[in-house]
Amino acid sequence: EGPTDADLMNDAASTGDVLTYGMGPQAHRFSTLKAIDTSNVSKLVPAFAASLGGEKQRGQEAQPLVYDGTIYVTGSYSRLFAFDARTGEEKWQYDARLPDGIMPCCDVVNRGAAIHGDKIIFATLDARLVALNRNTGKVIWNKQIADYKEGYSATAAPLIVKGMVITGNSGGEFGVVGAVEARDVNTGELIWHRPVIEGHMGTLKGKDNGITGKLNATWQGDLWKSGGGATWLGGTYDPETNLLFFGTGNPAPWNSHLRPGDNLYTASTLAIDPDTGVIKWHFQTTPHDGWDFDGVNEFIPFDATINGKPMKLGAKADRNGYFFVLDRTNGKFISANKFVMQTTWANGFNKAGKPNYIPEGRPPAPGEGKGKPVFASPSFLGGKNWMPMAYSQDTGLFYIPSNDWGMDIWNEPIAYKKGAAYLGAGFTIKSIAEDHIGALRAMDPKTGKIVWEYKNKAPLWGGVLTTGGNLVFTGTPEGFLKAFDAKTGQELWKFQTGSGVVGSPVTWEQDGEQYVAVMSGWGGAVPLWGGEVAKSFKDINQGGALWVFKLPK
Ligand SMILES: O=C(O)c1cc(C(=O)O)c2c(n1)C(=O)C(=O)c1cc(C(=O)O)[nH]c1-2
Repeated sequence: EGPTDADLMNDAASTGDVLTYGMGPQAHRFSTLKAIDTSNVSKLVPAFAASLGGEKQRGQEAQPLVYDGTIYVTGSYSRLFAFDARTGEEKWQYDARLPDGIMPCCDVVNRGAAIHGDKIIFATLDARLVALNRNTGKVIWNKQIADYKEGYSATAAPLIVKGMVITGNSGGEFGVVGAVEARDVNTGELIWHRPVIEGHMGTLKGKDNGITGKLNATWQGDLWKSGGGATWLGGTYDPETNLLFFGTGNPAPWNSHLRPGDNLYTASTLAIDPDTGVIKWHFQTTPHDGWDFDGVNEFIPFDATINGKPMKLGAKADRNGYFFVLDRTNGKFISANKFVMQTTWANGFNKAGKPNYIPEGRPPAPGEGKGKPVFASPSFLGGKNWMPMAYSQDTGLFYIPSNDWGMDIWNEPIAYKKGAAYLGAGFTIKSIAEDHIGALRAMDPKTGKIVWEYKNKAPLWGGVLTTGGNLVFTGTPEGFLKAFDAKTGQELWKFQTGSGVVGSPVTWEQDGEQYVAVMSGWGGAVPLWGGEVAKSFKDINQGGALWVFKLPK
C-alpha cells in the first residue's frame, strides 16, 4: 500500500500528487496543470500557512511532497512534518534530535524527503538515513551513512529507484570522501557503495566492487585519501538510459597548489549504473578546481534536435557560471555557454569540453602565509548553487536561478586533520552589479542564449517550478513567492510570506482545484558566508512555514 516504484517513475505525468524531489525522476520541475495560468495567477491567494513551530527556525530549503491528502515537508535541524493537505493541521512530526558536534558547512538545512510504500525517508545532519511510517511518523529503520565526527553530514533529498534508496553525502570542506550509495528501501541494508574519488574501493552486496579510476593518476601521493568531492545534492535518474546522474563537489583542500592534477572525479557529473554502482561515464566541469566550484548541480535529462539530429541530452547549470549540454548516453560534450554576467577563471570551453583557463584568474600559491588575493567571479557561492532549475516541455527553456557576484580569494597553507576544516583558502564576497545579485534566467539549450531575465536585489536561493499554464514560480530572500510569464519573463504575481523563501515550490491537483505550495524560512549559505554582501540587503527574519495557495472559488 502506498506509492510503488512505477508510481515514482510516473510522477511527472501524474498531477494529483508530488512523490519525488524534482517532480519526476528526471527533475524537470514541470507540471502540465494549467488551471492557474497567465490570465488568472494574479488572483492567487493563500489556502493556509502551517508553521513548523518552536525555536529551530533556520533555512527551510525543502521541497514538499504530497500524497493521499498529506503534505510532507522536512525542516531545519533534521525534522520531518506531515500536514493535512486540506486544512494545514499537523498530523505528526519527527525530530532527529541531533547529537552535539555535527559539522554541516552551510546551515542546518534539508532539501526534502522520498516516499515509497508505507515509508517516508530522509537524510539527517548526523549523516543518517531515517525511514518513518508515513501515517504515524514512527521509525521503521535508521541507518548511519557515514561518521559525522569526521565531518560527514547529509542534506539532500534521497532518490528512490527500483526499490533502492540512493543518496550522496556532504562534508567536502572537511576532506571527506564523496560517495553515492544504494540501500534496500524496506530494510535500509546497504546494496552498493560507490566512492567518487579515484583510488577508493566500492562495494556491491558486501563484496569489493572495484577501485574508482586509477590510483595516483590525477592525484599525487596520498592526497586522494581526503580528496572531497562530496555528492551533497543527491541525483536524478533517467529511465530511458537506466542511468543515475550525480554531481560531485569541490576537491579538498580549496588551495589547488597543494593537489596538482585534474583531481577526478571532483567537480564532475557522473553517470552511474543503478544496478551495480559502476561509473559509466564522467564529465568534469572544473578540472583542478581552485575556486570551490562544486559540480553538484542537478543534471536534467531532456530531448532536443541538434543540427537536424534528435538527441538524448542532459543539461546542468554549473556553479562555475557555464550551462552545459551533454549527450546523456555517453557524456559527450555538446556545448557550454555562460549564464552569468562575468567569469574570470575561464574564457569559454573548447570543442573537447575543456575550459580555456585564464591563468591570472587562479589564486596563486601562498608561500609561508596568506597568499596574494585575486578577484574571481562567480564567487565560490556560485553562478548557481544548489537551488534547482526547471525545464518546460512547452517552451523548451530552462529556468535558472542564478547569481552575479564575485570574491577576493587567496590561498593559505593547510594540512589535513580528521574532522577539521580543510580549506587552505580565505575569501570576501563582493557585489559586481549595482541593481542586483539574483537573476532568474530563461536559457534556450539549443542556442545557449538567455531569452529573458528577471533581476533580484538579494541572491536567489530557492528552487524553480514551471507549469503548463505558461508560468514560472520562484521565491526570493526578501520573502516573496513570485510568478512570471514563462515566455516573456513578465512578473505577474507576488506574495509576501514573512521570511525569506529558499525552498522549492510544487503544484498539484486536489478536489478539482490546482494548488501551489512552498516553504518560507530564510537561511542556507548566504547569511553564513556572504559577509558584507549578505548585510547589503534588508535584515531578513527567520521563519519556518509551509504556504499553500489556490485560486478563490
Ligand atoms: O562540499 C560539501 O559537502 C557541501 C555541502 C553543502 C550542503 O550539504 O549543504 C553545501 C556546500 N558544500 C557548498 O559548497 C555550498 O555552497 C552550500 C550551500 C548550501 C545551502 O544549503 O545553502 N549548502 C552547501
